[in-house]
Amino acid sequence: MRFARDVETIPDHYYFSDYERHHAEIAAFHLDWVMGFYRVPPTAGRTINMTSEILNVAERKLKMKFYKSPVGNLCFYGDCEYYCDSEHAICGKPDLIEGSFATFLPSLDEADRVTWLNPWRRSYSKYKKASWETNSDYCEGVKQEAVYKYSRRLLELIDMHIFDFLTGNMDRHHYETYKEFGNNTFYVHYDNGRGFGKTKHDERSILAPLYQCCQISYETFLKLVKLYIGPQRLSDIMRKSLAKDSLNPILTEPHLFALDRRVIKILKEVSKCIRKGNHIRDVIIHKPY
Ligand SMILES: Nc1ncnc2c1ncn2[C@@H]1O[C@H](COP(=O)(O)OP(=O)(O)OP(=O)(O)O)[C@@H](O)[C@H]1O
Ligand SMILES: [Mn+2]
Repeated sequence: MRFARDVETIPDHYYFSDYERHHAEIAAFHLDWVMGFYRVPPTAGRTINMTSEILNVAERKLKMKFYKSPVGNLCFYGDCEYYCDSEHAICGKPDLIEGSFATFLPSLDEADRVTWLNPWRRSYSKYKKASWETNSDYCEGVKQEAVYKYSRRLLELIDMHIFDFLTGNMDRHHYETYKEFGNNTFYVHYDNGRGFGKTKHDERSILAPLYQCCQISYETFLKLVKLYIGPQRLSDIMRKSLAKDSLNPILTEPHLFALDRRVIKILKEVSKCIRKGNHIRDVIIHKPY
């Protein structure tokens, strides 16, 4: 945890310098679960004691990164290329801190994963645009790629972007699959900490794969329609699900409200695809198994 639940993304920060939020990781797991995607490893919040649960059991290298702040709080930072310095340290009060904790995935020896570049990843540069941002025929190229010829893979990718649009996460540079299951399989997505940063803004470009390919899986479409019609809104279902987390409330009401607004916006994109002249059969597609 770095910030309180109601702290929003700094407007002058690009998505790649946005701080990660522990409540976003927890909320992403619940959203993935209630949407029935089942791709995010179970993630829960809890308060930890940094002294007994990290410092006292850490290896020397990590121990070296711990220090006391001027006001006596225990702080530490990581060992990495960017932002791993005392200006970006995590500090407890005095050594208690909230965090998000994900179920540890099986080791790569037991269950190897394949890492895939997201074709709709952003440029990660302040000066460059990604090719999907300037080429409206981008999807045609992706469809020619060997793996996306499996129609399930493209539909899964569009689901992933629908999920990221709901959370507002622009940082999906990669995703993974389990090697054992071959190429025509489901995705795993961890690293959801950059969602839920803005309550009043909906980043339409996250839906680029949906509006450029004009495809959505039938199951996902049905779920969204159901949430739109009610009686239960996505915000209601999420509020109830998140209540099971020990750090509840996880999402502020404005974040929950934003989810309902985004459900409508996704359906509007589907509607635009059909109004443009695409046949419903080519837009709303059953995922092949
Ligand atoms: N639930 C998990 N179980 C096992 N390993 C995990 C889990 N979540 C993340 N990892 C491992 O930790 C690495 C870093 O995690 P994550 O991508 O969330 O952090 P990050 O700092 O945002 O990384 P990046 O800079 O690559 O975006 C992952 O590449 C993965 O190898
Ligand atoms: Mn990341």
